[in-house]
Amino acid sequence: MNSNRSSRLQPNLDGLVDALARQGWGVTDSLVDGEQSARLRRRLRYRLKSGSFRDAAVGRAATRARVRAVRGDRLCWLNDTAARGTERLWLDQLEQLRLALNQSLFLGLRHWEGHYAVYPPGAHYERHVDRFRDDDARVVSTVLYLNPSWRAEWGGQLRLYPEGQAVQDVEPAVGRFVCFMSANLPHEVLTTHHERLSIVGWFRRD
Ligand SMILES: O=C(O)CCC(=O)C(=O)O
Ligand SMILES: [Fe+2]
Repeated sequence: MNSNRSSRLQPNLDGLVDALARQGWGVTDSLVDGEQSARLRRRLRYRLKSGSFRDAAVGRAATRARVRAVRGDRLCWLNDTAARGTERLWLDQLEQLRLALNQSLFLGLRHWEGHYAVYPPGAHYERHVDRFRDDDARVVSTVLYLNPSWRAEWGGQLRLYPEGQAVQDVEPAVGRFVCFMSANLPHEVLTTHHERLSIVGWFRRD
């Protein structure tokens, strides 16, 4: 069990770290296997059923209609101290990545915060950057996708707009992990035609 656990914590982080340094974003399918994705998906479903999800927010004064026009996801925050089992494993993997990023890129990342996200059919998240004007603590954004057998016709791609590079569309395929610099990489979630499941988060420097 222990060796299995530690081997799962040693994926090819170098490629991801290099990509982030070189182009400001990186994608890998080898961080999380099918079994772990399925376990995380079950946790998400359990939390959804138990009523732990809330509508996402945008600005403090935004009306519900305005929020829907900007982003249609519902979310449930992951609580570090309460995390057990598969959620604990996921947080441990993110911790390995945090250390690797700090070691290679000197980003000074202190911790990760994040939430499960569900986009119901018809939902999207319009183009934005993840760093708030009044809060610059978010440094690296992370997304892990949890839907099995995603189909291209369902839409729901993450569209990245890296400066000086071609626009990149990332399919939300199961177990796929994306990370990018929070401060300066505009991105959007294209309208999804199928319920879209993920864990979104940010490495912070505060
Ligand atoms: O789910 C995604 O692909 C990205 C979500 C996102 O941009 C966000 O929650 O800030
Ligand atoms: Fe975002």
